[in-house]
Amino acid sequence: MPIAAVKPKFNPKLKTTHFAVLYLIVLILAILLFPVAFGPRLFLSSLPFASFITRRTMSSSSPAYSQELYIAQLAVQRASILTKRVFHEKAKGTVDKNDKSPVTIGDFGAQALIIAALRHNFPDDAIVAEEEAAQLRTDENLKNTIWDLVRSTKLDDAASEQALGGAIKDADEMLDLIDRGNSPGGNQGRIWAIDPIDGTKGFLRGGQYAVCLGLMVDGDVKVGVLGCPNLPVDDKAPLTADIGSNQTDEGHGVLFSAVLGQGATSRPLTAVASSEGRAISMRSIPSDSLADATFCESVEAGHSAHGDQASIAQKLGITKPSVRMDSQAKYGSIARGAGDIYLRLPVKATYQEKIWDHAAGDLIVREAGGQVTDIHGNRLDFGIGRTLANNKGVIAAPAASHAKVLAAVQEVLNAKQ
Ligand SMILES: Nc1ncnc2c1ncn2[C@@H]1O[C@H](COP(=O)(O)OS(=O)(=O)O)[C@@H](OP(=O)(O)O)[C@H]1O
Ligand SMILES: [Mg+2]
Ligand SMILES: [Mg+2]
Ligand SMILES: [Mg+2]
Repeated sequence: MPIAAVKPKFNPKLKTTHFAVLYLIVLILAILLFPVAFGPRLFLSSLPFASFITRRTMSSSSPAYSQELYIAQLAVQRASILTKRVFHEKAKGTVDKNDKSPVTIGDFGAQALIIAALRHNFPDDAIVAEEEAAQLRTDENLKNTIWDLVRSTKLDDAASEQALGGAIKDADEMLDLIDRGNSPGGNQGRIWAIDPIDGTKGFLRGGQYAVCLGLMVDGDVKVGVLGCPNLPVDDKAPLTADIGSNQTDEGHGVLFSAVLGQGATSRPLTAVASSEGRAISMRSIPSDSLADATFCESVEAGHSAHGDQASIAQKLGITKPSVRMDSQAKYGSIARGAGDIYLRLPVKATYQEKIWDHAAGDLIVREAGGQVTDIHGNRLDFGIGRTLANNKGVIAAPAASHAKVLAAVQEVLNAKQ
C-alpha cells in the first residue's frame, strides 16, 4: 500500500499544540489556586518588597496592634538617630521652658519626626506630646537649626523610611506637626503619648535618656516602645549608674517594646525592621528574699524622694545602694531583669506625673511580669488627661513581691505624718 494512502492515526503537530495549551491551563490554575492553598501571606511573601506589602496589607491575620507596633518601633528608631546626631554633631540648643526644665533641639526634632510618622499612618488618632512649637515660631534661628536636622534624618532602609511617610514638606509643616501633640488626652478612642526625649538632663550629661511612645485605646495602654540609645544592648549587662559617661556607642542602644497580652521584648536599636525581638522578663525574686534586690531611682532629687526611698530599701532589707539613672530607661532595665524595683516617691504633693513619662514603661514592665502602681496601690490611670492626676508616685516591682514593697512604702510614708 502506498504510504500516502495510509491515514495517520494522529497529527504530531496537533499533539504538541494540545500539550502546550494543557500546560498553560495547569500553570494558570496553579497560580490562581496557590494563594488559596498556601495562604495569602506565603503568596505575597514571594513578591518583591514582600515584607513591606505583607505588613501593610495583612494586618487582619496578624496579632493585634502589629501595624501600630511596627510603625511605633520605626518611628522611635528614626527619632533616636536624630537625638544621637544632636549629641555628637551639634550644640544642644538648650532652652528653658516655663517650668524651668530644659528642652533641646533634639526634643523638638524627635517629636516632629514621630508625629509625622503617626499622622501618615494613623491620621485619625489623637496625640499627647510633651513639647510645643511656640518658642520656635518666634526664633527663626532655632527653627532653621531644627529643620536642618529633621529633613536630613532618615532610616537607612528605604522601605522603612517609606513606611513612615518620607520627608516633611517644609519648616512650617514641621512646626504644625509638633503642635499636633496638643490633645487633652482622656479615656475615649486612640491616643498616642510621646516623650521625644525623656530624661533631657540625662541626655545633656551623656547619661541615660529614652525616646518614648505609647498607644492608649479608651484609656488603656496597648502598645509601648522605648528607645534607650545609651543602655547596653546586652540584656544581661549589670545595671550601673550612668549619669554622664564618656562611653562609646559600641554595644549600646536598645529598643524595648510591648503589646498588651503579647509580652515584652528587646532588640538592638539599630536592628532592621524585620528582626524579631528577644522576649524579656523581670527577675523572679521571692518576696522574702529582697535583700538581694536592686532598686533604681531618678538622678534628680527634685523628681523623687531619695531619702524616703532609702528608708524603704532599708525596711525591705535591701543591702545594695540604689542605681540612679535618668528617664524611663529605669522601666526598661527592671523589665529585662537588670534591676528589680523602681521607686518614684513624690517630692511635692502638688506635682502631677505626666502620662508620657510612664505610658510605655508601665506596659513594658507589666508585660515582663511586673506590677506598677502608685503609692496607694492603684494602677496608673492614663485615661483622665495629660497627667496622672489620680495617682501619686510610682512603685514598679516583680508581681510576686509588689505587695511587700508597697507595704514598706506605706509604712515609711505613714511614719512621716
Ligand atoms: N517635680 C517633679 N517630680 C517628678 N517628675 C518630674 C518633676 N519635674 C519634672 N519631672 C519629670 O521627670 C522626668 C525625668 O525623668 P526622671 O525623673 O526619671 O529622670 S531624672 O533622673 O530625674 O533625670 C522629666 O521628663 P523630661 O522632661 O522628659 O526629661 C519630667 O517630666
Ligand atoms: Mg521635659
Ligand atoms: Mg519625660
Ligand atoms: Mg521629655
